[in-house]
Amino acid sequence: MARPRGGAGRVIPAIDTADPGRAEALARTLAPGCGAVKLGLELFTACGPEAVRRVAPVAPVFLDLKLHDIPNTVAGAVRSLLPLRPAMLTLHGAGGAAMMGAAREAAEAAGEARPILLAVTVLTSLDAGALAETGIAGGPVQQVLRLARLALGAGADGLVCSPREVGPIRDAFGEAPLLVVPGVRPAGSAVGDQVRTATPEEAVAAGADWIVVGRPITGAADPVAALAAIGGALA
Ligand SMILES: O=C(O)c1cc(=O)[nH]c(=O)n1[C@@H]1O[C@H](COP(=O)(O)O)[C@@H](O)[C@H]1O
Repeated sequence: MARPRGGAGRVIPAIDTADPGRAEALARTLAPGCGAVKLGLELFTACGPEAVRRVAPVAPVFLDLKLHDIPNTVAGAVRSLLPLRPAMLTLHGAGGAAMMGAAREAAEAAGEARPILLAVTVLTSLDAGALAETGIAGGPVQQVLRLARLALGAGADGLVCSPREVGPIRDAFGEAPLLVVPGVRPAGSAVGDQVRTATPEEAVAAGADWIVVGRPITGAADPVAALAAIGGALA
């Protein structure tokens, strides 16, 4: 999947539903106005690969399963996912270099169709206090930069981070890493369980390649209009 040059191509709607019919319908209506659609744990745990097969002909699929296990198991999961031809896959950077390296090696089997591998750094729902409760002191930026270095060195193509870390990552690693950024909220929309947030414009100005936006689009009375309003304001 090519790096977007601007506008609506930067937006990836997160289709979080357990209903494959709704997922397919949302993908059909949103696909003309976005870069890809994200399918995640809610849909996959409810319906498995079949749900991905329904959506894949409609739009490039960012399959966000946040793989996190021993290297052998993650490599096997990546191999199992390759026939679904996802455009992007996520794994947790906290799984370590060997795990991410094994994922990359397994993904190479897809050749030219290899999915973009993204390492999730620090979940956007965590603030410094919640992160410290997991044993990680020093705050999100420091931990995101630590995991970014590990992930990029282990073969990840890019990172998932909050808008707040995009600038520090660009300063440290330059333009090469693909940055996919959730925790994005248009001004005035409900934050929900997201903590480290910014607006779409702020995320892109800081250097995000793609922004992931779920409920502000899928929960809107008119999801197509909500997507268009977000994409239309982006550089
Ligand atoms: O990997 C992700 O996409 C992800 C990482 C992260 O740190 N935070 C995060 O919110 N996400 C995903 O991004 C989407 C955000 O959805 P909304 O909060 O509804 O915009 C959800 O599908 C999350 O699973």
